[in-house]
Amino acid sequence: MAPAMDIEMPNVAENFNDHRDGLALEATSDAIDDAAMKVKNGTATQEEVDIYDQSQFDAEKDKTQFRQYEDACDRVKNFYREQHEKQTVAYNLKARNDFKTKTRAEMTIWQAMEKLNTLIDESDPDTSLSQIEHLLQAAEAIRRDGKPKWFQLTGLVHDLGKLLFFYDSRGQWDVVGDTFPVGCRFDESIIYPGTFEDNPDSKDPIYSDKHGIYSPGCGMDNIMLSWGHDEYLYHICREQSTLPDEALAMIRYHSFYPWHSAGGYRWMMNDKDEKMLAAVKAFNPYDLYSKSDEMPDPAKLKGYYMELINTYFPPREGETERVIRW
Ligand SMILES: O[C@H]1[C@H](O)[C@@H](O)[C@H](O)[C@@H](O)[C@H]1O
Ligand SMILES: [Fe+2]
Ligand SMILES: [Fe+2]
Repeated sequence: MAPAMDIEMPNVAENFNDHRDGLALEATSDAIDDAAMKVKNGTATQEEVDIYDQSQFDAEKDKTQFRQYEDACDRVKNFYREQHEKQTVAYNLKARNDFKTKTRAEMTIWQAMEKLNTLIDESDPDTSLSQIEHLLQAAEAIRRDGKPKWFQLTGLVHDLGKLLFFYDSRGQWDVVGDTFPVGCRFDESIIYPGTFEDNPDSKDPIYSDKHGIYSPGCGMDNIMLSWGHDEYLYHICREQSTLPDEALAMIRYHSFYPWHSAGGYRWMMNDKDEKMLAAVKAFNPYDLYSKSDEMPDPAKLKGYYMELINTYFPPREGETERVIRW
């Protein structure tokens, strides 16, 4: 069955030339955004892709201490019970509609990071640090490993979608936590798979079918992933940054553990998704295992990261820093 709804996720990769690191930025226009605002993405160079394999993040670290959901505290378990009950197709359509029909706030990337300072993520068994610290830890780990600048910046911004919590959310359940597709059967690869019983979609004859409203090989650009910080930030970066497709995939799929780590949902992938999976897998260790690194000092690091921010979120005329429409 073909995807039943248009969720507007065109594949921009084929259409655009590589633009990064001194290569020409090709101008484009967009009916919705003003011409100066619209920027576009391309795929990473082969050389950059090769770098994925060249270093292994923190081989010394005991990785078994992370994501221990069976031993997690009630805060985490209750979070997922609520999320798994409430993430329905109907809710996801509504959330996307709300997203498209308004701008929630206007602020720069750094201001957004500072605003997240007060948010403690209830779904996370591995850190109770504020989000600005987590973002800097991830970015610093990527930088230490000599990854490309866009990769470092992706580490810095990847969780900024959690800003949603302060605007349009109904709690944390539609902002944080792992993601999974809606519109097809909830897979065993999702953590706490037994907690979907109270989700009405699990009893729906179509949505409870293995492929549901999708068809095998339809490509993940056509899949509706549970609404939250990944989907939200992905749309913002696709429109307002020059980050390459790999970075956009890292952002959109970083919480899709059932897919990138547990091996579920492979039936929906197309060729592009195979490439993107490699990027997401390269990103994941920096997100997860940097949580036990030492606490970064935002004031000391700001100068370095401001340069990266200005490269991939270029200021418009009259701005010293890009003001993002959130
Ligand atoms: O608890 C965490 C946290 O919310 C992360 O930001 C998200 O990306 C992970 O998937 C999730 O497990
Ligand atoms: Fe995240
Ligand atoms: Fe993260």
